[in-house]
Amino acid sequence: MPRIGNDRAPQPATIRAVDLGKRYGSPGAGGVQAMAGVDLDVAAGEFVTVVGASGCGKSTLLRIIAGFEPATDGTITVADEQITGPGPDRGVVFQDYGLFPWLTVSENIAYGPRQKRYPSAVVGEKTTRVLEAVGLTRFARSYPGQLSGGMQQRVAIARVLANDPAVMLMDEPFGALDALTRSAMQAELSRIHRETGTTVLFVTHSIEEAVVLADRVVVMAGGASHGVPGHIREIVPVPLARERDATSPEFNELKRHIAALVHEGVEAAA
Ligand SMILES: Nc1ncnc2c1ncn2[C@@H]1O[C@H](COP(=O)(O)OP(=O)(O)OP(=O)(O)O)[C@@H](O)[C@H]1O
Repeated sequence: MPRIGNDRAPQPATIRAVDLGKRYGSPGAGGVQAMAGVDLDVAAGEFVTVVGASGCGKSTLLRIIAGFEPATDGTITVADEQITGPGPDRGVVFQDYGLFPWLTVSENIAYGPRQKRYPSAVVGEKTTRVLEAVGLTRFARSYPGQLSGGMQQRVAIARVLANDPAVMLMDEPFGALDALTRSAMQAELSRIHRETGTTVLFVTHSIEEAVVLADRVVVMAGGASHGVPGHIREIVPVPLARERDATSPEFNELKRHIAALVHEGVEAAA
C-alpha cells in the first residue's frame, strides 16, 4: 500500500528487548515481579504473536514497548531508539476499540493525522486510503455505535494505520469477536500486513490465531501468581506458506507443539 505524505512516515522498525524485566510496586512486601529476563528481537516487517497462560506477562511486555509502562530492568528499543514513553511510531490496538463515539468513522481516522498537523489534503487522502484498506468506505459518515464489533475493530486498525506506524502493537484485538468475524479479521490483518509491511507484535489467547498470523510465535510462561516471573519459554518459527490451512497436518502439529509448551509452562510454574 503506497504511503501518503510519506516523507515524514517511519519505515517498519525492529523491536529489541534485552534482559527486560518488570516489577509492579516496591521491592519486597507487596511488590510483584511480573516479568524477568526477556530477550526478544523482532525484525522490521516481521509478524510476531505472543501466547501464554493468563498472568505470564504478555500485556506487560506489550505495554512496555508501547511506552505505557516503564521497564524496571533491561532495555527496550524500537528502531534502535530507547523507549521513554508512548509515540506515534507505535500504534496500539486493544480488545475494546477505544474509538471516540461522538466522532464519525472518518473523523476518528483523521484524528491522528490532524494532531500531527498534516495539511488537510493529506489528511483526506490518508483517511480515504485506510478506509479502503479496511473495506469501510461506505461507512465513513457512520458513528461507531452504529457499527458491528468487527467493523469497529476495523476502524480502530484504520485509525492506527493512518499514522503510518513503524510498529503495530495489538493486545487480543479480536478477543471480543464471534468466530466467523474473527477469522475474517485475521485474513484482513494478514492482507494489511502484506501490503504495509509494518512490524506487528500481537498478543492472543488463541494458539490457532497465533499460528494463522505469525512468522514466529513467542510462548511465554510463569507469572507472578506462580511464584516465577513471566519469561519466554520458546520462540517457535512458523514455516508455513501464507493463506494457511488450519486443517493441515503441519498446522496442527505446530498447534500441538505450542499448546504443549503453554501447558508445561503452567505445570512447571505451579
Ligand atoms: N498495574 C499492575 N499492578 C500490579 N500488578 C500487575 C499490574 N498489571 C499486571 N500485574 C500483574 O503482572 C502479572 C502479568 O500481568 P499481565 O497482564 O501482563 O499478564 P497477561 O499474560 O497479559 O495476562 P492475561 O492473559 O490474563 O491478560 C500478573 O500477575 C498481573 O496480576
